[in-house]
Amino acid sequence: MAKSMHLLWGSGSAPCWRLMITLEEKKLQGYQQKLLSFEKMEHKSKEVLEINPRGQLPTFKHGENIINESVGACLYLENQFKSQGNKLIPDSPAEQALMYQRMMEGLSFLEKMESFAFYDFFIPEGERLDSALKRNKDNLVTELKLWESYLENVAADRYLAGGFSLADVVVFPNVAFAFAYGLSPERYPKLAKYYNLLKDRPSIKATWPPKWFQFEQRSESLKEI
Ligand SMILES: N[C@@H](CCC(=O)N[C@@H](CS)C(=O)NCC(=O)O)C(=O)O
Repeated sequence: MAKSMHLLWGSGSAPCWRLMITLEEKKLQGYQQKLLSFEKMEHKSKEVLEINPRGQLPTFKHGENIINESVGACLYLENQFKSQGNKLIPDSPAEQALMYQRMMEGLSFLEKMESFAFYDFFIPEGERLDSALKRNKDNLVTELKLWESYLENVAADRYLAGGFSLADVVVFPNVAFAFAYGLSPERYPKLAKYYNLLKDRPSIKATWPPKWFQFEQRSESLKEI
Protein backbone atom coordinates (compact mmCIF):
# COMPACT_ATOMS: atom_id res chain seq x y z
CA MET A 1 0.00 0.00 0.00
CA ALA A 2 2.64 2.51 1.11
CA LYS A 3 4.72 1.62 -1.94
CA SER A 4 2.22 3.43 -4.15
CA MET A 5 2.83 6.66 -2.21
CA HIS A 6 5.38 9.22 -3.39
CA LEU A 7 6.53 12.12 -1.28
CA LEU A 8 8.84 14.96 -2.28
CA TRP A 9 9.87 16.91 0.82
CA GLY A 10 12.21 19.54 2.19
CA SER A 11 13.99 19.52 5.54
CA GLY A 12 12.86 22.06 8.15
CA SER A 13 9.45 22.52 6.51
CA ALA A 14 6.59 22.22 9.01
CA PRO A 15 4.05 21.28 6.28
CA CYS A 16 6.31 18.42 5.13
CA TRP A 17 6.89 17.26 8.67
CA ARG A 18 3.18 17.08 9.53
CA LEU A 19 2.57 14.81 6.57
CA MET A 20 5.51 12.58 7.48
CA ILE A 21 4.31 12.27 11.09
CA THR A 22 0.90 11.19 9.80
CA LEU A 23 2.46 8.56 7.52
CA GLU A 24 4.31 7.14 10.54
CA GLU A 25 1.24 7.23 12.79
CA LYS A 26 -0.79 5.39 10.15
CA LYS A 27 1.96 2.74 9.83
CA LEU A 28 2.60 3.65 6.20
CA GLN A 29 6.38 3.34 6.38
CA GLY A 30 7.97 2.20 3.15
CA TYR A 31 6.50 5.01 1.03
CA GLN A 32 8.73 6.36 -1.70
CA GLN A 33 10.36 9.64 -0.75
CA LYS A 34 12.93 12.10 -1.96
CA LEU A 35 14.52 14.93 -0.01
CA LEU A 36 14.84 18.09 -2.11
CA SER A 37 16.84 21.23 -1.41
CA PHE A 38 15.14 24.63 -1.07
CA GLU A 39 18.53 26.38 -1.44
CA LYS A 40 19.02 24.71 -4.80
CA MET A 41 15.45 25.67 -5.75
CA GLU A 42 14.60 22.01 -6.33
CA HIS A 43 11.00 22.75 -5.25
CA LYS A 44 10.67 24.57 -8.59
CA SER A 45 12.05 21.63 -10.58
CA LYS A 46 10.11 19.89 -13.35
CA GLU A 47 9.77 16.85 -11.09
CA VAL A 48 7.76 18.90 -8.58
CA LEU A 49 5.90 21.17 -11.00
CA GLU A 50 4.53 18.18 -12.90
CA ILE A 51 2.66 17.13 -9.76
CA ASN A 52 2.35 20.44 -7.94
CA PRO A 53 2.04 23.56 -10.13
CA ARG A 54 2.60 25.74 -7.05
CA GLY A 55 6.16 24.43 -6.84
CA GLN A 56 5.89 23.76 -3.12
CA LEU A 57 6.84 20.98 -0.75
CA PRO A 58 5.35 18.68 0.29
CA THR A 59 4.33 17.23 -3.04
CA PHE A 60 2.43 14.01 -2.50
CA LYS A 61 0.81 11.33 -4.60
CA HIS A 62 -1.04 8.14 -3.64
CA GLY A 63 -1.41 6.05 -6.77
CA GLU A 64 -2.99 8.49 -9.21
CA ASN A 65 -4.40 10.67 -6.43
CA ILE A 66 -2.51 13.92 -5.98
CA ILE A 67 -2.90 15.71 -2.68
CA ASN A 68 -0.21 18.28 -2.12
CA GLU A 69 -1.83 20.40 0.56
CA SER A 70 -0.37 19.01 3.76
CA VAL A 71 -3.45 19.33 5.98
CA GLY A 72 -5.61 17.86 3.22
CA ALA A 73 -3.13 15.00 2.86
CA CYS A 74 -3.20 14.29 6.61
CA LEU A 75 -7.02 14.19 6.57
CA TYR A 76 -6.98 12.02 3.44
CA LEU A 77 -4.62 9.48 5.03
CA GLU A 78 -6.64 9.32 8.23
CA ASN A 79 -9.81 8.73 6.20
CA GLN A 80 -8.29 6.15 3.87
CA PHE A 81 -6.55 4.22 6.65
CA LYS A 82 -9.02 4.64 9.51
CA SER A 83 -8.41 1.29 11.09
CA GLN A 84 -4.65 1.21 10.49
CA GLY A 85 -2.12 2.57 12.98
CA ASN A 86 -3.21 5.25 15.42
CA LYS A 87 -6.58 6.92 15.21
CA LEU A 88 -5.97 10.64 14.69
CA ILE A 89 -9.52 12.04 14.76
CA PRO A 90 -11.37 11.52 18.05
CA ASP A 91 -14.98 10.24 18.08
CA SER A 92 -16.39 12.43 20.79
CA PRO A 93 -18.01 15.54 19.28
CA ALA A 94 -16.42 17.82 21.89
CA GLU A 95 -12.90 16.50 21.24
CA GLN A 96 -13.45 16.44 17.50
CA ALA A 97 -14.56 20.08 17.46
CA LEU A 98 -11.53 21.07 19.51
CA MET A 99 -9.24 19.03 17.30
CA TYR A 100 -10.43 20.71 14.08
CA GLN A 101 -10.31 24.11 15.76
CA ARG A 102 -6.70 23.74 16.96
CA MET A 103 -5.57 22.00 13.77
CA MET A 104 -6.71 24.92 11.61
CA GLU A 105 -5.47 27.52 14.08
CA GLY A 106 -2.09 25.84 13.73
CA LEU A 107 -1.88 27.33 10.24
CA SER A 108 -2.21 30.88 11.60
CA PHE A 109 0.39 30.05 14.22
CA LEU A 110 2.92 29.04 11.54
CA GLU A 111 2.12 32.04 9.38
CA LYS A 112 2.69 34.46 12.29
CA MET A 113 5.96 32.79 13.17
CA GLU A 114 7.29 32.84 9.63
CA SER A 115 6.22 36.46 9.08
CA PHE A 116 8.53 37.45 11.90
CA ALA A 117 11.36 34.88 11.72
CA PHE A 118 11.75 35.14 7.94
CA TYR A 119 10.92 38.83 7.53
CA ASP A 120 14.20 39.65 5.79
CA PHE A 121 13.82 36.68 3.52
CA PHE A 122 10.25 37.46 2.45
CA ILE A 123 10.56 41.26 2.15
CA PRO A 124 13.07 42.74 -0.31
CA GLU A 125 15.66 45.05 1.27
CA GLY A 126 14.25 48.37 0.04
CA GLU A 127 10.73 47.51 1.25
CA ARG A 128 11.52 46.57 4.85
CA LEU A 129 10.06 48.70 7.65
CA ASP A 130 10.92 48.59 11.34
CA SER A 131 7.28 49.30 12.11
CA ALA A 132 6.13 46.28 10.09
CA LEU A 133 8.69 44.03 11.74
CA LYS A 134 7.55 45.25 15.17
CA ARG A 135 3.93 44.60 14.26
CA ASN A 136 4.83 41.07 13.15
CA LYS A 137 6.70 40.54 16.41
CA ASP A 138 3.76 41.79 18.52
CA ASN A 139 1.38 39.56 16.57
CA LEU A 140 3.62 36.57 17.21
CA VAL A 141 3.84 37.29 20.95
CA THR A 142 0.03 37.49 21.10
CA GLU A 143 -0.19 34.21 19.19
CA LEU A 144 2.30 32.43 21.46
CA LYS A 145 0.42 33.61 24.56
CA LEU A 146 -2.75 32.15 23.09
CA TRP A 147 -1.08 28.75 22.72
CA GLU A 148 0.28 29.01 26.27
CA SER A 149 -3.33 29.36 27.42
CA TYR A 150 -4.53 26.48 25.22
CA LEU A 151 -1.87 24.29 26.82
CA GLU A 152 -2.67 25.33 30.39
CA ASN A 153 -3.49 21.73 31.40
CA VAL A 154 -1.08 19.89 29.13
CA ALA A 155 0.00 16.51 30.54
CA ALA A 156 1.14 13.12 29.32
CA ASP A 157 -1.57 11.92 26.92
CA ARG A 158 -3.50 15.16 27.35
CA TYR A 159 -2.37 17.27 24.44
CA LEU A 160 -4.21 19.85 22.34
CA ALA A 161 -7.49 17.97 22.00
CA GLY A 162 -7.18 15.07 24.45
CA GLY A 163 -5.14 12.12 23.17
CA PHE A 164 -2.64 12.59 20.31
CA SER A 165 -4.58 13.78 17.26
CA LEU A 166 -4.25 15.66 13.98
CA ALA A 167 -4.20 18.88 16.04
CA ASP A 168 -0.83 17.77 17.44
CA VAL A 169 0.34 16.54 14.05
CA VAL A 170 -0.14 20.07 12.68
CA VAL A 171 0.94 22.10 15.71
CA PHE A 172 3.89 20.14 17.10
CA PRO A 173 6.17 20.98 14.13
CA ASN A 174 5.40 24.69 14.72
CA VAL A 175 6.39 24.38 18.36
CA ALA A 176 9.60 22.50 17.49
CA PHE A 177 10.36 25.21 14.90
CA ALA A 178 9.91 27.90 17.58
CA PHE A 179 12.37 26.27 19.97
CA ALA A 180 14.81 25.46 17.17
CA TYR A 181 14.79 29.17 16.36
CA GLY A 182 15.64 30.15 19.92
CA LEU A 183 12.26 30.58 21.71
CA SER A 184 12.75 30.83 25.47
CA PRO A 185 11.37 27.81 27.40
CA GLU A 186 11.32 30.00 30.55
CA ARG A 187 9.03 32.58 28.99
CA TYR A 188 6.83 29.95 27.35
CA PRO A 189 6.73 27.09 29.91
CA LYS A 190 3.54 25.40 28.67
CA LEU A 191 4.82 25.26 25.11
CA ALA A 192 8.10 23.88 26.48
CA LYS A 193 6.25 21.22 28.45
CA TYR A 194 4.22 20.24 25.40
CA TYR A 195 7.43 20.08 23.35
CA ASN A 196 9.13 17.85 25.92
CA LEU A 197 6.14 15.55 26.21
CA LEU A 198 6.01 14.90 22.49
CA LYS A 199 9.55 15.23 21.14
CA ASP A 200 10.37 11.55 21.72
CA ARG A 201 7.12 10.14 20.36
CA PRO A 202 8.24 7.49 17.81
CA SER A 203 6.49 9.10 14.80
CA ILE A 204 8.06 12.47 15.63
CA LYS A 205 11.53 11.13 16.38
CA ALA A 206 11.59 9.04 13.22
CA THR A 207 10.83 12.08 11.05
CA TRP A 208 12.78 14.83 12.87
CA PRO A 209 14.13 17.23 10.22
CA PRO A 210 17.78 16.43 9.50
CA LYS A 211 18.40 20.14 8.91
CA TRP A 212 16.45 23.02 10.46
CA PHE A 213 18.11 26.10 9.18
CA GLN A 214 18.14 26.99 5.54
CA PHE A 215 19.71 30.27 6.65
CA GLU A 216 22.05 29.83 9.61
CA GLN A 217 22.02 33.50 10.64
CA ARG A 218 18.32 33.23 11.45
CA SER A 219 18.74 30.38 13.87
CA GLU A 220 18.33 32.67 16.91
CA SER A 221 15.60 34.85 15.48
CA LEU A 222 13.00 34.02 18.14
CA LYS A 223 15.36 34.43 21.11
CA GLU A 224 14.07 37.84 22.19
CA ILE A 225 10.40 37.07 21.72
N1 LIG B 1 -0.18 24.90 1.54
C1 LIG B 1 0.97 24.17 1.52
C2 LIG B 1 2.14 25.05 1.88
C3 LIG B 1 3.41 24.36 1.71
C4 LIG B 1 4.56 25.35 1.82
O1 LIG B 1 4.37 26.52 2.14
N2 LIG B 1 5.75 24.85 1.54
C5 LIG B 1 6.89 25.70 1.57
C6 LIG B 1 7.98 25.08 2.39
S1 LIG B 1 7.52 25.08 4.09
C7 LIG B 1 7.39 25.84 0.15
O2 LIG B 1 7.47 24.89 -0.58
N3 LIG B 1 7.75 27.08 -0.21
C8 LIG B 1 8.30 27.39 -1.47
C9 LIG B 1 7.42 28.28 -2.28
O3 LIG B 1 6.29 28.57 -1.86
O4 LIG B 1 7.87 28.69 -3.34
C10 LIG B 1 0.86 22.99 2.47
O5 LIG B 1 0.50 23.17 3.64
O6 LIG B 1 1.13 21.90 2.04
